[in-house]
Amino acid sequence: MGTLDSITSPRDLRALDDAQLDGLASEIRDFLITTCARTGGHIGPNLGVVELTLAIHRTFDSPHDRIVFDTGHQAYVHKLLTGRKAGFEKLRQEGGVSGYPSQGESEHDIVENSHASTALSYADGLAKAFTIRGEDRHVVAVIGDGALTGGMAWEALNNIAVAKKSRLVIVVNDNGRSYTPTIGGLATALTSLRTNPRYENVLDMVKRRLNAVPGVGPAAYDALHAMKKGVKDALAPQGLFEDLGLKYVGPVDGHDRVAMEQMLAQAKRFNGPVIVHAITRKGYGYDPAERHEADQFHGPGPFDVQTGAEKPKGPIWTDHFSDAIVEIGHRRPDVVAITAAMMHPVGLDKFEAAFPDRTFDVGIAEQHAATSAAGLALGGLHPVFAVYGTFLNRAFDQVLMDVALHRCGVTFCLDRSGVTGDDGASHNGMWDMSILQVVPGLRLAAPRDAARLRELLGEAVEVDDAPTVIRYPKGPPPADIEAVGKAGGADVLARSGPQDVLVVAVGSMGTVAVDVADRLVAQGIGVTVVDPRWVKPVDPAIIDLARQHRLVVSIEDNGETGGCGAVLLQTLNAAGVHTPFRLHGIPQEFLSHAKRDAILERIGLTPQTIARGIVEEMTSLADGRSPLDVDHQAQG
Ligand SMILES: Cc1ncc(C[n+]2csc(CCOP(=O)(O)OP(=O)(O)O)c2C)c(N)n1
Ligand SMILES: CC(=O)[C@@H](O)[C@H](O)COP(=O)(O)O
Ligand SMILES: [Mg+2]
Repeated sequence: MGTLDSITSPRDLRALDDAQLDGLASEIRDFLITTCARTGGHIGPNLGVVELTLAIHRTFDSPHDRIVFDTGHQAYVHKLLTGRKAGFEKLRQEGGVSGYPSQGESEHDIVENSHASTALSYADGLAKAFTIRGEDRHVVAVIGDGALTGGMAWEALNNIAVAKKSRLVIVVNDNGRSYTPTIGGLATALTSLRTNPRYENVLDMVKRRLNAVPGVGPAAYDALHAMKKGVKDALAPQGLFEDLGLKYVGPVDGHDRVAMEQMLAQAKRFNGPVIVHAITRKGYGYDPAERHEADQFHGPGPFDVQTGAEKPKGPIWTDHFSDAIVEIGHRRPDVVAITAAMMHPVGLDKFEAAFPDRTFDVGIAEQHAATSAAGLALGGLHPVFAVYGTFLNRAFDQVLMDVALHRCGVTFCLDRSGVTGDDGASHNGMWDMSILQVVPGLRLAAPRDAARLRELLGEAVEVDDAPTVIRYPKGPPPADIEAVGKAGGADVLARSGPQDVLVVAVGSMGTVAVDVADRLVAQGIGVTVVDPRWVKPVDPAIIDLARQHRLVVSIEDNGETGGCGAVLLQTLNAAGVHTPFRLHGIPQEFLSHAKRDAILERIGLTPQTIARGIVEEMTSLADGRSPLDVDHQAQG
């Protein structure tokens, strides 16, 4: 049994000596590597914070002192030091620990949201609350250099800089990368801090020299040190944070636990907001990760421990987008691409390689990305902003008022839409087809397969007077599903028997709907399956089809409230079409982490469950019983 197994609370760390702590750090590293090799996960970020997290937990007293992790993907070490080693058996799977902090897992966890750049705002609020309540508690916020490129972080710093009573220690975990090297002026400023012979170093040198002068030396040093501000300005230029009025200590080697503890203790004594600038390396201590140029093992799937080679996987939706956008880039010199610090994850790396001057990585700054896209469109170009669906949420106002109000031809490509699973509630892309429904003029498409992704993307970039959105899920697409007919702009995917049931299959649910149709036909029920392709605005042909059938069923990989089904029902009612209607979507709740398929099974977005429900409805229709509970009518 190693030391790690003996750690049930961070307080146990205080009894360990340096040798035991160094051994524990190695043990944690080995455990993380072997675990993530099996399960996949954020191995790179977590290998980079082993010593830093040990130092934090030895200096502060969690949960009395609160520790907030920005984005939270780098909290595995924190979880191991707070008694959750066993849960890593099923990391990011049902029954195992979440890949992010989780209040339900531990009293040591507080922020669960995986959206970056929020930690400093939480910490500002927490610290103010403790001050007002007269509680002698510190707040420690760990924020990466990538997350610092998000606007919210600077909104928070602007406030923290004047919150002089806040006992807030901000640990900037500066490994120089998001996935790829962090971009922009902030990164440059951090680099200059990182590489500057800082005030402390120079002061140490002066101290050594003066103290070597018998008699006058020490007194001179004390006088010099007393002129701290002047000395600081003279010896080292003001840094980014100090210009804001924030106390700054560092930079410190984040892998030197002893040095980290010294800096954190100094920061703790300050009893006001203070920044500790830690320099770390993503993947530290695991050569395949440190050498992994693409993203230093930010979040790989399962991999071989010896070589670091990831288990091969087939093409995913992202790969098809990646090829399609490059084809468009060749024929449309006005098309430019934007990512928010996720060039490879969203599939823009090939476009960047082909068109480096037409590709923009704006950092973790989705709001800026959306409005900058509006600027690009107003400047005569057609921007394509590729982003995970859940992360577009924070740019809703920019989509609404900066893009749509000005009728800008911007195309948003929402990857990881629908249930993503592994990364928990704040990563499921289940919101976009609800929130974007209210944007006047915006057109929204959901491809059912790779062929339709290419088609719809091609159609979207032809629209230059309104925002267009293409949304597709995580993982591999199904085999292409060819249409058997057309209904307006919609594709008819199946048509059999009398017009009993109309199944409206949105995007990736096309493959589910075709399976449902087979099951219904086997039970003698007539069915038509239609894929709208463009779900916003509602295609009039679908209203006509609804008129002709006895039951309408919509299926979508989006929240039920305000989604495509709800809007279709509302549109049908407004058109005087009152065909019985059954809506299938994601329950409007925060879904805990599990694999995508396991969640789809649990929430009933499977052919078996949907078909069974339709048969029951058709039976009640045949019996003349009230065809449907009207709950979904109310959701219109
Ligand atoms: C709003 C938002 N956009 C994008 C992401 C995806 N994302 C997860 S981690 C990460 C990089 C974070 O970089 P940094 O803060 O430096 O942390 P590190 O991984 O280097 O520890 C990104 C872009 C996110 N979590 N939230
Ligand atoms: C922490 C974060 O937001 C991302 O790294 C997220 O884990 C992306 O996961 P996938 O790219 O595997 O969908
Ligand atoms: Mg970083």
